[in-house]
Amino acid sequence: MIDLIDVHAGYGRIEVLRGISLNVPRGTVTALLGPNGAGKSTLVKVLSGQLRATSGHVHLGGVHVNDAAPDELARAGLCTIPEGRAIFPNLTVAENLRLMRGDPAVVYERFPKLGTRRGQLAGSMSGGEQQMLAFSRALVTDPAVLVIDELSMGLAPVVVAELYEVVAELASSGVTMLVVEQFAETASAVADQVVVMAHGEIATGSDLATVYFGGAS
Ligand SMILES: Nc1ncnc2c1ncn2[C@@H]1O[C@H](COP(=O)(O)OP(=O)(O)OP(=O)(O)O)[C@@H](O)[C@H]1O
Repeated sequence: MIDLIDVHAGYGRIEVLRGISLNVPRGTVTALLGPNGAGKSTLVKVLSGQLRATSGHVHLGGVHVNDAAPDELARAGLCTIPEGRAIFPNLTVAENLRLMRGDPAVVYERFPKLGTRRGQLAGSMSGGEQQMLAFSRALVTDPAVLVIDELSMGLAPVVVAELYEVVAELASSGVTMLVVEQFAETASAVADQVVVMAHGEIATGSDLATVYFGGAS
C-alpha cells in the first residue's frame, strides 16, 4: 500500500534520507523506530507531500505520488498526524473537530474526556488530551492509510495505552498504518512489521544492533 523505493530527500544541500526502501502492505501496521535525528519525521514529510523526494519513488496504493500535494494525498485517503500535535490551541475542542470536517460524535464516543471538554480551548488541555484531539483526525476522516509521527511523545503511559487501543481498533478495521516511535516497546506490540532507521537509512545488521543496544544516535 505504501511503497518507497530508494528514496532520497533532504533540506537544501543537506541529504537526510539516503536511499530508503520500505513496503507497508495493505491492512497492516508498520512501526518505524529510530533515535533522534534518524530522519523519521523527514520520511513522514515525504509521505504526506510536504517535502519532495529528490530521487526514488513514492507509491501509495500503486499510484506514483512523488509530486502529489498534501491535499491530493488526503483526498486519496491518506491521513497524517504530524509530530507536535497539529491542533489549533486558540480554538475550542468542538471548533477543532469542526475544522476536521467529520462527525464529532464519533470522537466523543471514543474519547469521552474530549466530550466533556468540547467548549475548552484546545491549548489549555493536558498534553494527553491534546494528543487525543490531534489523533481524532484519524477517527473522523475514515482514512485508508494513516501515518502517525511520534504518537506517544511525552505522554503518560496510561494515555499511550489508550491511544494504542485505538490504533489496534483501526488496524483491525483494515486501515494501513505507519507509526513512528522513538521507543520500541509501545509501537511494536501492535505492529506486524518493525523497521528501524538510523542515519537516514534502514538499519540492518550491526547498525541495528548499535541502535538497540549501543544507544547510538
Ligand atoms: N527544516 C529542516 N532544515 C534542515 N535540517 C533539518 C530540517 N528538519 C530536520 N532537519 C535535520 O534532518 C535530520 C533528521 O531530522 P528528523 O526530524 O527527520 O529526524 P527524526 O528521526 O524524526 O528525529 P526526532 O525523533 O528527534 O524527531 C536532523 O539532523 C535534523 O536536524
